[in-house]
Amino acid sequence: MAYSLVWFKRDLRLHDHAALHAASQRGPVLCLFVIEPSLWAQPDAAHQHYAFLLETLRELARDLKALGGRLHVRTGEVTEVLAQLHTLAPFEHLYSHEETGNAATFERDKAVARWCRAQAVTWQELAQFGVVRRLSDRNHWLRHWQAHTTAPQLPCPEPGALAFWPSPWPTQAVPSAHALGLDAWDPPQRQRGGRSIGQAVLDDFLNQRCRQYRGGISSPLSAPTACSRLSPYLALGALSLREVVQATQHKMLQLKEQQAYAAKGLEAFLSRLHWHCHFIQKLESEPELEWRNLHRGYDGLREHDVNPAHFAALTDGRTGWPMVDACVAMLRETGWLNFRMRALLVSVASYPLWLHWREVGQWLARQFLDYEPGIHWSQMQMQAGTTGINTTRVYNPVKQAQDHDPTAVFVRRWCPALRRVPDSWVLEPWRMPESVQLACGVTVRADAPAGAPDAWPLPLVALDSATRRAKDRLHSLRQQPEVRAAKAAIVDKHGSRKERDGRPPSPRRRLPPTPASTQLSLGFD
Ligand SMILES: Cc1cc2nc3c(=O)[nH]c(=O)nc-3n(C[C@H](O)[C@H](O)[C@H](O)COP(=O)(O)OP(=O)(O)OC[C@H]3O[C@@H](n4cnc5c(N)ncnc54)[C@H](O)[C@@H]3O)c2cc1C
Repeated sequence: MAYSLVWFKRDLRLHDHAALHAASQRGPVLCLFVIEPSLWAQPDAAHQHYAFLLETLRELARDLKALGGRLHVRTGEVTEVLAQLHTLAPFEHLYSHEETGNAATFERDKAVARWCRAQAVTWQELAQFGVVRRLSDRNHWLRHWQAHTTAPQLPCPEPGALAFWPSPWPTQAVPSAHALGLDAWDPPQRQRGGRSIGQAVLDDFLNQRCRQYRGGISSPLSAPTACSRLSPYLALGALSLREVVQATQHKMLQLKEQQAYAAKGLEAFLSRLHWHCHFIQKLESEPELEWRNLHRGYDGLREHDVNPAHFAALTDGRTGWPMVDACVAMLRETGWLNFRMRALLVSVASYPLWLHWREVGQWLARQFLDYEPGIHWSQMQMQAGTTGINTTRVYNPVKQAQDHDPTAVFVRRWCPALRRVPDSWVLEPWRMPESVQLACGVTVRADAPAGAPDAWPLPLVALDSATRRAKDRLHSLRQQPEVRAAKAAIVDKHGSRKERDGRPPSPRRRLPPTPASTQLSLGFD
């Protein structure tokens, strides 16, 4: 008798695990996770991702042990690990989920497919999101998403239900983050990994915090508790998307009558779970969007204007705009920011600072604990204005501070110097008269170091004129006939679709809930 190999990737759970379920139908299974040094050497990989992964793997290993099995964690390139295993204990069937990853995992998967063909091993990849491989027509995508998310969940196997193949290997120690060449920084206040923590976060959100979702997700002050905070658990598959969607729909039906406000919040949350897959589908259908403009008419727009000083100031959190620098400081400490503040960072980077989305995106990928390539790169391009199909949103960092942190609680929490600056000047410290600077003990000067308690940096550029120049450059390109002409094909391939003859669904017809599938408006965000 042979066994089937289950290769865990970014699907680190036993519940609702299609690959494990399919493999177990054939007979015994061997469960494998591979720590791949070449992936951890990529510019989008960070220490925090590795630490969160190990925390999640530890729980997965414990859950498998409770079923009488074992998680084999090996370090090496996947094709080499597969070849070693195949020599020690031949297998004919490999199962995994369909991964929509970065260029490195895409190439790795192609190498695995070649290896499987050469060894006559069949490799079955199963969908774990509402993302469709080889999607032929975007018009039908929503139906796929609905079919995926409404299908019954596959329960976690009961003890004794799975047959495990005896281990061909002794246990291998996992490498340290340092040995993989990762930066030493691990945000001290980041979320911790593991399915049980993910489940607790979901539970807490659906039963308590969802009441704050509506109206609470835009301000960086309220967002940390108002948002679900499920993103890293979805990104590593500690929770299945389907279980989150179905738990939300269940809760919405409970709340519908008595607590309409909270139900509305969950409706908006559900629409984000739809966007989750909508954006990943873009990378699945066009992997090149990780490294080149979705709309090729924007090629050359920013590529030749590299400004290392602007980039360094942004990443150090010393642009001089309090809201931007506070967001960078929070991100460094927690590994998380809400959507609006992520969009603000990219907008400031892309317009007044005129930086290319690629470098900024690699830096942010390392900062975000929840880095999900499909969402990340699609959003980077959308916010930088290079998709050609989305309205250009340019966020003003001063206005965002006035709207979302009017009493400066957030900026003072993350920027020590601002604690000493009086209210009248705190959101625009560069306007502070010298006498006030002297009185409060904070000088505003170009060379102020990041995080200094007694100095604040001058803004890198004059915001209004730099933003105007950037918008003009983008818009003049957008007006060119060939750039306009190329837009239709992108809308056809990637644009979101309206439901039912182009009309948004009416609220009454929306129950039982389906996510808003109209164009990507931010609702009340
Ligand atoms: C430049 C930029 C980069 C981003 N990179 C990532 C990323 O790498 N990984 C990631 O998960 N999200 C990313 N987002 C989307 C969004 O900011 C995060 O999903 C959200 O802040 C995570 O917090 P949450 O789980 O509490 O969100 P909630 O508001 O509670 O949303 C629930 C879930 O819906 C999905 N979601 C929410 N907003 C979006 C959106 N705008 N687009 C697609 N899916 C969404 C996420 O899976 C999220 O976990 C990015 C946004 C921007 C502007």
